[in-house]
Amino acid sequence: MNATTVVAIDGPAGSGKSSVSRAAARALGFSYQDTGAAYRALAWTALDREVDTENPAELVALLADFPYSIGIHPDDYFVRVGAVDVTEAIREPRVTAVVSAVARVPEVRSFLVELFRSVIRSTDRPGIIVEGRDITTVVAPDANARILLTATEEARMARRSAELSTESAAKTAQQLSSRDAQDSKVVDFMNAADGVVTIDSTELDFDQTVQAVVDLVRTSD
Ligand SMILES: Nc1ncnc2c1ncn2[C@@H]1O[C@H](COP(=O)(O)OP(=O)(O)O)[C@@H](O)[C@H]1O
Ligand SMILES: Nc1ccn([C@@H]2O[C@H](COP(=O)(O)OP(=O)(O)O)[C@@H](O)[C@H]2O)c(=O)n1
Repeated sequence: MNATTVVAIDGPAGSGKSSVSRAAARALGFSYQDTGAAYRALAWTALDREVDTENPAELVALLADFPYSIGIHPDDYFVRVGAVDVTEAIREPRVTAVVSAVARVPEVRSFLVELFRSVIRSTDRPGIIVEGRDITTVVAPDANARILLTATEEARMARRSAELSTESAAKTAQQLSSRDAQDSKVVDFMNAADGVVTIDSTELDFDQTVQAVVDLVRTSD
């Protein structure tokens, strides 16, 4: 059986990781894993069970009963905790506000890294694109293609606020900037590690960005 082609894509908030990865996976006939959804689903679970998201021990205790599942077909994306579909809920500002606190707990990270790797192994398609913050460096450092997808903070803020109607642009910008600052204390996703190709989409439109990823995968396989 052919080995699965693994594509790792990291980058800051609003750089286009999820939407570009999903479209590129569709174009390549690959699966697609949004690893941020797992951190968000755990944060959602903590809020749902009224767990203190600033208490690492309480967060780690949630992992014993965290029935997380995610759709990895680009056209069948869903995020569930048990039977509850949380695909939309995990994007709510109340979840985004606490996800970085959840993501900085080492035991949470090591648990989810193993979960991400099991999802990679589970794909029945010839390849899988995995996107997040630490994919090129921790989850899949031996991936066939490793990409840092970035854009200027201004471009990322504009894109994120264009899709979040419930928050003011100023509030979205402040939240995005502070989350990047918190996240980069845990994982460096602003500088490409050795062997990682940087794609800066600031001057590219969506389709050009997708094409850049597809071209890179096709030349690296
Ligand atoms: N190159 C691009 N040009 C314009 N808009 C883009 C581009 N890449 C992504 N977007 C849009 O920016 C928004 C944020 O993209 P998303 O995939 O959610 O980013 P991330 O997952 O990195 O936070 C989405 O509405 C997406 O369609
Ligand atoms: N591989 C990953 C993916 C996400 N995360 C955390 O999860 C949060 C949400 O990730 P996301 O990819 O859904 O966020 P966006 O970049 O889509 O805004 C990030 O802000 C990080 O705190 C992480 O630590 N490691």
